[in-house]
Amino acid sequence: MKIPFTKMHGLGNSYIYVDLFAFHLEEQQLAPLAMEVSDVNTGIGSDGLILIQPSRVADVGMRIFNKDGSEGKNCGNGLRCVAKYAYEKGIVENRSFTIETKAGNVTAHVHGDSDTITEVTVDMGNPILNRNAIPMQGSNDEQVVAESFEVSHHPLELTAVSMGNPHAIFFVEDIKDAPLLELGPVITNDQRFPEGVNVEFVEIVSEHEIHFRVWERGSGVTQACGTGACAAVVASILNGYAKRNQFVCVHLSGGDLMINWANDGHVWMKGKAETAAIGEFIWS
Ligand SMILES: N[C@H](CCC[C@H](N)C(=O)O)C(=O)O
Repeated sequence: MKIPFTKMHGLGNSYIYVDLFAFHLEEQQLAPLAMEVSDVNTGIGSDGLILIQPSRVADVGMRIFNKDGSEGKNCGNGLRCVAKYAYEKGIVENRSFTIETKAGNVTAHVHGDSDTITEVTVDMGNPILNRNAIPMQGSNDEQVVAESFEVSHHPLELTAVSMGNPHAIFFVEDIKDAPLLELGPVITNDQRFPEGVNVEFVEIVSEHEIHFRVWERGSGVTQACGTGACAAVVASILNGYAKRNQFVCVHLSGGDLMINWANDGHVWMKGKAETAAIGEFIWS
């Protein structure tokens, strides 16, 4: 089976994109395909698979599958690449349009000349802050801000934020010392998060600037996580390290994202979207 694909990335967080406006895949093929294409040795190499597809409720639809075949409900870097693709291929004609995700609809705005979109701004909507909606175990429905959270004998302080997908944020003095490889794989599967969780460590530089590293649910360490960057800025503001209604520069391994938790409650994300390769995946 030959599957046409486009490999795109947001700050090095790459996915293999399949355009279902032009190609058909069966539901039961999606998870195994995500694992196969992601394999750097026997596949193409990526953090997962993203489908660009028709939508009844938005101008275009997106589904995202992590490297392990699990389906995520949202993907910030993926949204920017889907927006780039949809505009460049003429799936949409306006520079602003809606994208359906499993977490709801978002609005994207593409920047750049008509045949090469370089940057995209996405209105990611409201963050979800109540414990039960993250989801996280616990009796009350309060926010989870600087809550003590012990794991592997490390006394940590957790702030939990969902952007339609769950994020556990921990602030550290120096991002270089963040215990990402030791604690990322442990926390992502911690039973206190019934659906698992994306794990982020953040160093505050100023109210306008943070450093960020991530262990993603279903993909492990990635170069960048768009929803994670949004969650990290929301968490920084909830902890008093940054302010609403102004852009915060998030330094991720693969580059910078500009994030603003506006006074209307919506989180705005602006950053690059790039095409790396176009081809056919031979799936036997
Ligand atoms: N691993 C995430 C999905 C991808 C999110 C990330 N790549 C982004 O850019 O937001 C999850 O299972 O919730």
